Amino acid sequence: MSTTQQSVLVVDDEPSICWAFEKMLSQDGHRVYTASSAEEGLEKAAEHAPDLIILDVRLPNEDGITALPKFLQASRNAPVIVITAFGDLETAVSAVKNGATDYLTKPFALQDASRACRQALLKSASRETSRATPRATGPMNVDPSVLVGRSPAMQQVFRQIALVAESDLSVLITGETGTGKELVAAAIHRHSRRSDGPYVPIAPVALNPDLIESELFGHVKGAFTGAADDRAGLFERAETGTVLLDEIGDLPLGIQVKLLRVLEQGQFSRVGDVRPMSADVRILAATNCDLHDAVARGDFREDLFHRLTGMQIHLPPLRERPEDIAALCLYFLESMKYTAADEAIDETLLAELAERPWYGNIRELRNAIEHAAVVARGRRLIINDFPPAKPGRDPSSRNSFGQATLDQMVRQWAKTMLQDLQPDTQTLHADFLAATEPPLFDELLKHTAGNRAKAAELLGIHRGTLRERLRAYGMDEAT
Ligand SMILES: Nc1ncnc2c1ncn2[C@@H]1O[C@H](COP(=O)(O)OP(=O)(O)OP(=O)(O)O)[C@@H](O)[C@H]1O
Repeated sequence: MSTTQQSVLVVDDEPSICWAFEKMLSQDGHRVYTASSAEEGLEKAAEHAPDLIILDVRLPNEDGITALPKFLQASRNAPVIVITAFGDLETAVSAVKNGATDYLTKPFALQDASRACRQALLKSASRETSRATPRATGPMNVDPSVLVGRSPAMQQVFRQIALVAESDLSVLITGETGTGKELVAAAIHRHSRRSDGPYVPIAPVALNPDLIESELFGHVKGAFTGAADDRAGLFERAETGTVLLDEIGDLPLGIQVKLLRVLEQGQFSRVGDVRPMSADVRILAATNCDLHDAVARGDFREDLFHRLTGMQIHLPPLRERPEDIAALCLYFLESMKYTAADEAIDETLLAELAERPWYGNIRELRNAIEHAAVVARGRRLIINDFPPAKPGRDPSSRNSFGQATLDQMVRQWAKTMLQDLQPDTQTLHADFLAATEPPLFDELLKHTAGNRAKAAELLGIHRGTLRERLRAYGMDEAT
């Protein structure tokens, strides 16, 4: 409950949205005005000088994003929460660049809307009258198709990118391999005021471990054998721009200290030199491992961890956002100029794709689509056009080999066999055993150093049975 009464203007042509905000906000003791178009809203904003404006993007005449600067002017820079039915990265970024304080995607939970309003009203109460006017609207040079995603999780990612881009905050981007961490980092840079400066992605693991410090921070002549001249490091080359430190969890402890200094004091020294140099760089970091664990093990400095996490953007694995698969497939097919890309994937195939664990995430999906498109040669795609699911480990499972992967492989095998089935086939089970037992036996015999009795025991079958099976597969001499 708020203690002071403030006024809120809701501009939305959907009466139900106006009604919901009116009910929620008046319960908190606020005065609420509503308008169903930007024009009507602007009149009310000028008349009532609201403390907060809630503005829909899609409005009958002028849209909310275009009208946003006028709302700011009319209300003397009241905070504006933009709401939209479908948000892509471009909309979120335009909203924030045009001065929006926050961004909500419909349908939203009432508690999220309430939280956003409370925060914005607090901001409004403490706002200085001379608050800076937002930057002028300009055409955004964004390729909106680069980061594809319709799921609520991706909408949240777009919102976070938009909110954080213009600041100089460090951002830690987390997620499994192939979830798009590098793309997110590039998007943050592209939408930041450093976008004219360099964007330097660095994977410290890929650098020579003996030279990593000098690669990052440069060196002076004679600093070590082979240092024939002064040399600038990657941080200097990224001056006025952004550095992405990929796989930050692998950064050696000694380098972590230097990085902390960059973050805390904006300074570093070249190897072999004590003179401090100033670093005007924004630091983004990405990792696919749990940095909390690394901190607990003593492999990662806790102070650095906190410094890096000005904001954390988490990209959930693709298997947790199957709603994104359709849009991603279409995007990849279109980018290959596939014939009738929008009709190439039907609901059945989508359901089959959604069943896969996608341990390689979007990178695996992209490769799989490429493969399927080559096999299908312009016709509609079917599941058999796709390569088998990439084996991997579900990090949430305790098994080292995800059951889901095995399950997928068996299904894939069965589907392939059923496709070429002869009417009189009666050997499917035997065929399945013949496909799976040899590698199983082979691994077990390696494990028991060729001891069949031990292998039979582990399998829980009789020694004679194992001997017979091995003979049937022509594996008896080998062992
Ligand atoms: N949301 C997305 N929309 C379109 N393409 C995407 C998206 N996310 C990822 N990709 C594509 O998937 C591939 C992997 O993305 P990226 O390299 O950003 O992943 P990552 O999380 O940094 O992986 P790693 O941890 O292995 O470095 C790239 O080809 C990228 O273009």
